[in-house]
Amino acid sequence: MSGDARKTAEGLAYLSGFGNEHASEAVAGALPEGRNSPQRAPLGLYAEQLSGTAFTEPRAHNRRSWLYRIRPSAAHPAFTRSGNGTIRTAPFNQAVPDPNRLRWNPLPVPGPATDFVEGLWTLGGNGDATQRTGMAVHLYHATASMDRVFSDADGELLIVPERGGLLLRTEFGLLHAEPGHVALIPRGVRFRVQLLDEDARGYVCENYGAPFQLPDLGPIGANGLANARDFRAPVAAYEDDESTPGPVEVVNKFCGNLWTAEYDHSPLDVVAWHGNHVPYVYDLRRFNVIGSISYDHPDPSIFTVLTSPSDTPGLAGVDFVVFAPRWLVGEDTFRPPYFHRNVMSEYMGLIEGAYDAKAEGFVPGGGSLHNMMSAHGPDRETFDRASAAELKPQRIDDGLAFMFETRWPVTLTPQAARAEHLQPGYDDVWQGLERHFRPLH
Ligand SMILES: O=C(O)Cc1cc(O)ccc1O
Ligand SMILES: [Fe+2]
Repeated sequence: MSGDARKTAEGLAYLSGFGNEHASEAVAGALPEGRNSPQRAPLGLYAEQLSGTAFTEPRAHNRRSWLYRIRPSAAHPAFTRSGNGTIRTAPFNQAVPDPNRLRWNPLPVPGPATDFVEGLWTLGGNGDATQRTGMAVHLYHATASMDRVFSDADGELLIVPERGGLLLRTEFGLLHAEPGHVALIPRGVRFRVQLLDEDARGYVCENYGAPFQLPDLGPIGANGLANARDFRAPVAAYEDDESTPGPVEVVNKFCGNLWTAEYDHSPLDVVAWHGNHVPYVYDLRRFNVIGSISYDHPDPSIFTVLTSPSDTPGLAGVDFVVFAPRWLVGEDTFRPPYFHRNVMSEYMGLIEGAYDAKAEGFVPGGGSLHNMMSAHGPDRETFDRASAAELKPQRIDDGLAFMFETRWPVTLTPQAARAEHLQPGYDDVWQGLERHFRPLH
């Protein structure tokens, strides 16, 4: 944490757009012209491709970047196993999948020198990281900046800060994420997390499946929801061992285990790059919320920010959905989320304020899990209030909630199933929903 880091974070330049073929050089002339891999790359740099999708995937889904770096990534010593801390990876098969509605308070406060990696705590997930399917839900609470560098071969990391700003130093350059923003680190991209405040807390969706993309808009048209131009990628920035000498510990998450190696230089040494396998940040308050202007509560798929498609059209491995400030104007409509049972599984978190389906107990930094087909919806207090509310236009602007909605049930880790911060008695929020049925005759 330092004032300088915050100044750096607030002054960052970005490249705008989603999925673009971006290009950036920190030193003029570092990017080769007209080819990716010239006989000798400019300025004595090494050319290296980083592939996020198979070489042969359709052009519309293909993700790769070319990096021009001081040393090739291949120049590293052997990795050796280190402890996994509180990070767990799919397949999640240590606990029995639980059909109950579950809710957690925020993570307990960690010790004083806990960095982002050590502060990661896995709640659960599904699929299999080695098969590149499914996802994991993690929470983090960090109290120190990372000296080491981390990369995740198992999936991309969608970071959802809830408390504390982050300066993400990545191979591609620097990103700034505050609560209310999300940051995405693509599979395999190395980065370190610097804290901009006392501590930092939030959520991470580790997506083992296809990279997140923007949802199709269908009849919505050419604009709306998360607009592509609001996604921001970094400009190239590099660490050079002549100014910041090694050694640097590099932690590599691979098929569920952490492996570590001591490099004699920083692997954040990319001087120029081009491509579309890039990290980015997005301000959730830029989300263009679309909803009903006649009647009924639309399904929350209308709030999809990013989707990781599966092989079945319309069926996401995981959707990232945001409940952003908006107006509710539905006539003769029960306006909060309805009662429902869903084949998809819903993990929800709260970044700020309150959520319109829950009067209390769902708190910032906490989370809830409504697994496949579990019955849920407004709690009793919300139901009673919304059933009697006068239906004038109402602005919902006191909260920012999100959902990771996934095609497979979320199986908990033992640490989540037995956590002290698991709330007892969550079922009670639906107690006392009285019988109102009065047959006419
Ligand atoms: O359960 C939830 O709170 C998430 C949700 C919100 C909504 O508006 C409709 C359906 C749904 O699952
Ligand atoms: Fe739901």
